[in-house]
Amino acid sequence: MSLTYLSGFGNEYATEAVPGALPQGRNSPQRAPFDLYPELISGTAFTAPRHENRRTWMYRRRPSVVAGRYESYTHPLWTTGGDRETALAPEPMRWHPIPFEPNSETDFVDGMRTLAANGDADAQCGVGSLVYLATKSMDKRAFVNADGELLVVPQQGRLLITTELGVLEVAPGEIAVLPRGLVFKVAVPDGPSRGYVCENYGAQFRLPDLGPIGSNGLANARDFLAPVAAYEDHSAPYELVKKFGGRFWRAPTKGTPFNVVAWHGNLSPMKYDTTHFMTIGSISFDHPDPSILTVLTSPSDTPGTANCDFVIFPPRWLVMEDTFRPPWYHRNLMSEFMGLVYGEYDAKPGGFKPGGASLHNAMVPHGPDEEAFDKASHADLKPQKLDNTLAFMFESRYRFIPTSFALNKAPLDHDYANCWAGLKDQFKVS
Ligand SMILES: O=C(O)Cc1cc(O)ccc1O
Ligand SMILES: [Fe+2]
Repeated sequence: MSLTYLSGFGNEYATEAVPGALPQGRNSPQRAPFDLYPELISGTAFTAPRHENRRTWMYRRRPSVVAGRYESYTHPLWTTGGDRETALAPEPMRWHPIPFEPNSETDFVDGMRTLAANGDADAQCGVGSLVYLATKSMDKRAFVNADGELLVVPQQGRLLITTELGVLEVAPGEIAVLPRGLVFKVAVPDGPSRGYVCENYGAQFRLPDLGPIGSNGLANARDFLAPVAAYEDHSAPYELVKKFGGRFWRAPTKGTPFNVVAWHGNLSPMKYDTTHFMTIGSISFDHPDPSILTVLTSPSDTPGTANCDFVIFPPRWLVMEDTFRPPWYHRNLMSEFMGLVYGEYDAKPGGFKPGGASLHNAMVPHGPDEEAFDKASHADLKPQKLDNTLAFMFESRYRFIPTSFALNKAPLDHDYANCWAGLKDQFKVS
């Protein structure tokens, strides 16, 4: 399907599915064009500083307040925030690819499983790291998340995401950001589809500052794409599922929630193709900190100490001289949840597979496995292309607490620590 997009991260977009549907010169005229209802959605407080302020005006056939009563809905595997009762061992953890459940038909919402989370949605801090396993499309069913925005990283299968503001198609290698509070549904045109989601309860993801890098590079603003306005031309009712304070609810709607004929504003869903990431690396020596690979950041109240950084490890050249080129052995203040979209990750050539995950919490030592260490210690240091690979990291200042699904049901790799067991004391003074 060939869709049209508007470009630029957080731009002041304006888009009409029917020409003339946007009021001119004001947001809420006494009667809007075509008798549409104006409705505002704000992603920040009204008084947030101008450069952070995000809101959008929608012109729709019915306001979203027209809905039936909510009743509770169960979703035990999509949990919210860190479970402080879990006695979490200070160990590195890894999961084999999370398998599809045999003979189960689940859509993007029901197929969501929290693997690890931190913080508290009501305190607007922290993130959840989830996987989705979707085998069926959402039809007359829509979803809205009041707890956070969703950063979606497909690993297998394209997603066709219909939102109130228009339609996005997102393939593995691309990502989508769906704002808190925006209604959407997801179709899976390729059949069984899997991927990762960061549910961000904190400040909205934004592009990182570039400091001495300058005014270009990393993820460029123009490569973020927002949908054009589109609406469904029928009045069939939907079931609306809502996540609100960590609990789930459902209500019937009177017609389709996808009834926005025009919108303008700077709060919108977006997609981004990671092949457009302008990767920066060392062209002299040493392995740089992975912060140079940050695509988006959700800041916390402490400068430089993110609620969450979204970091990618895309195809790139390694040219450093006299350098151990993979990541060094390390332990950090920040906690690292990683996933693999395709290929091999240079620090873990075996054991870390596409669709799997790893977790290295604050101050948990980790680094290249034995095989990676051996190879990189003896490699001929000619320029080397790391190709056909895309790993990523949700990095947070808060410790990720694995869920009981992750600890008891998901394929936890009980052998993970063995990947370092053979690293010998090779110290010799001759
Ligand atoms: O641990 C990891 O594999 C992620 C990572 C990569 C890197 O290049 C430097 C530090 C780091 O935490
Ligand atoms: Fe790390």
